[in-house]
Amino acid sequence: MGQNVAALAPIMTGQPVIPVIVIEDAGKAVPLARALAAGGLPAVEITLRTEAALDAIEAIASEVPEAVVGAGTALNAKQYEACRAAGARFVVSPGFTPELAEAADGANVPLLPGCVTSSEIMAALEEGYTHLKFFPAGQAGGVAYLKALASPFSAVRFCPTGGVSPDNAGDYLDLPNVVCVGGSWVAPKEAVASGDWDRITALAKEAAGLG
Ligand SMILES: O=C(O)C(=O)C[C@H](O)[C@H](O)COP(=O)(O)O
Repeated sequence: MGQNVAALAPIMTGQPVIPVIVIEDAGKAVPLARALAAGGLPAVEITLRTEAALDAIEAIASEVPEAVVGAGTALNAKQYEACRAAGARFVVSPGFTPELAEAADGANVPLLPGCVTSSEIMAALEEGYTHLKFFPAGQAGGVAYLKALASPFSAVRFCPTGGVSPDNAGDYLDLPNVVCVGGSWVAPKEAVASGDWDRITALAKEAAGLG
């Protein structure tokens, strides 16, 4: 019970960067996921910040077998269930609540919840969660803060997200308690809007070579 680490860990360790995507047009989802997978980033996080998100998740799940589609910005149990129903293979939340823990408990679609403070991490550990998002990474204290967490929480593995860029991703990935980072830079809004898939594949290739 608790977190489905067996399902989540391979996704997190499979690539150094998980693209965080804000998609306005679900019609762009399939070529976007293909472009990222072609560059070596099969796992993607589609944030529930737009109306198009659930349709985008559904389209990628059914049409892009080489991708591993995840959902992001899931704030409650209802949204977790909607992501699962749409075909998400993992679900990411910026924080963690008892309601989300209950919804995801023992489920085959793993939850990656966000934590920052020691007390939040301890509460997550009590629920059986060892793989956590660290959000908002840059604003919360960045590399130095995460490094300090490694001593008391040596078994916890993080995916820092928020303010991560090609310039600092390597510093995060060098930490022993970081397995991957999340970032929006691999799928710039204007490139998605104009359908510049070659640029996105090139950015994905660079990101896949980090760490
Ligand atoms: O919506 C969520 O649940 C998020 O995860 C927010 C993300 O962390 C940022 O959108 C990514 O941050 P940047 O890479 O700095 O653009």
